[in-house]
Amino acid sequence: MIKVGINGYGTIGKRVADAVALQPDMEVVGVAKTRPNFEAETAVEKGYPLYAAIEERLPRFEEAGIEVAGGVEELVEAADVVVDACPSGIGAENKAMYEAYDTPALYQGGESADLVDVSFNARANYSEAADADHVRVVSCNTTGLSRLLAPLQETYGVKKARVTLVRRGGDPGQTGRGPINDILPNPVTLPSHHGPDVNTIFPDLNIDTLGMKVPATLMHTHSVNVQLEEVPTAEAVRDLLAGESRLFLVPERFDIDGAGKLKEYAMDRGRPRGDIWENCVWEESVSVEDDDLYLFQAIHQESDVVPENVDAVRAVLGAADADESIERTNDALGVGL
Ligand SMILES: NC(=O)C1=CN([C@@H]2O[C@H](COP(=O)(O)OP(=O)(O)OC[C@H]3O[C@@H](n4cnc5c(N)ncnc54)[C@H](OP(=O)(O)O)[C@@H]3O)[C@@H](O)[C@H]2O)C=CC1
Ligand SMILES: O=C(OP(=O)(O)O)[C@H](O)COP(=O)(O)O
Repeated sequence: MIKVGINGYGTIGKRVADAVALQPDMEVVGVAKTRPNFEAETAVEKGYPLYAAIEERLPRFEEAGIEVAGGVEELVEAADVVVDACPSGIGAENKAMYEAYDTPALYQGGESADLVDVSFNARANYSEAADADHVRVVSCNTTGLSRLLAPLQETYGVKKARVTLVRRGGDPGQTGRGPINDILPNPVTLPSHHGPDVNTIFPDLNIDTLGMKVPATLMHTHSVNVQLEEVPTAEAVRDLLAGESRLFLVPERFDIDGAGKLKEYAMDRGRPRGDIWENCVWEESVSVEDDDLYLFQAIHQESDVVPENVDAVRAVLGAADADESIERTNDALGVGL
């Protein structure tokens, strides 16, 4: 069994912990947090050993009556690999600790690409993470773009991709974020970080990205235009995308018009926390005009990187090849809507 430690048990970390616990070849050796809040209590109830991410705060957990297994360094020592799901920038501060214990670390998209040996997406570049000590699972939006662009690039060739990302203002639990009554170009200058981030996975791909932020919490939405080298029919593109295990082509007959109904569908399907691990591509939006492909896709920011983190665990340890790992992860989680 691969021993996985999770440092940072918030939006991403708690989902990764639950996904790891479902894998037949992995176990959660512990999770780390800084505060004894509701998530700390839930972690203990789920049976995950809880470690104090800031060791001096250990007494706070004891005062709150929450059992703590130790300080985070003990977790790092006990783990075969650590998933760092701390807030942006904290992963960089933690790097020296992972190196001191010779424990490979997986970081999240809020960290800089320069921090790591490899930026990772299971569909696009799984094998590049083999034996790496520091790997970054790219951000939710970059993950969504990589999953979409990989089959298009392989099958037709991409001349140029242009994407406008309409980003949610914050996650549902992030009550202090916004905007609450505005639409913001964000960033106002080109490119948003997503284009350069896609290039950490596909170095030669020609891509421009623009970002906006809107008063929504449920999902991000991408307006995508990809100019292709070879021109397929829209039907052929739909078939290609339908064959990808982490792309969900939203059928017209479902009458799903946005993120609200997508989340409702996920909850109806019994998804934990209403999570949607797949890109949601509106089937009837897939259109080809001359050599331009157009489509809309929605990305569930809280969960699309979760299967990618699970695959990255196997990738760094050489525990499976890409196809085996993706299939194992998908089966254990129930990926596929
Ligand atoms: N949320 C999203 O939509 C997505 C986020 N990401 C990326 O994932 C990473 C984590 O984001 P997210 O899960 O949203 O963040 P959260 O704020 O939800 O969770 C962060 C967790 O890290 C803990 N933490 C805080 N400070 C420290 C510290 N100094 N040492 C160790 N742990 C600490 C927090 O514990 P406590 O609460 O106890 O302080 C909390 O458990 C970021 O890089 C982000 O960019 C990637 C894709 C999507
Ligand atoms: O990885 C994410 O988005 P991103 O791909 O736009 O960086 C997450 O939704 C976090 O975004 P945030 O930096 O707005 O919290």
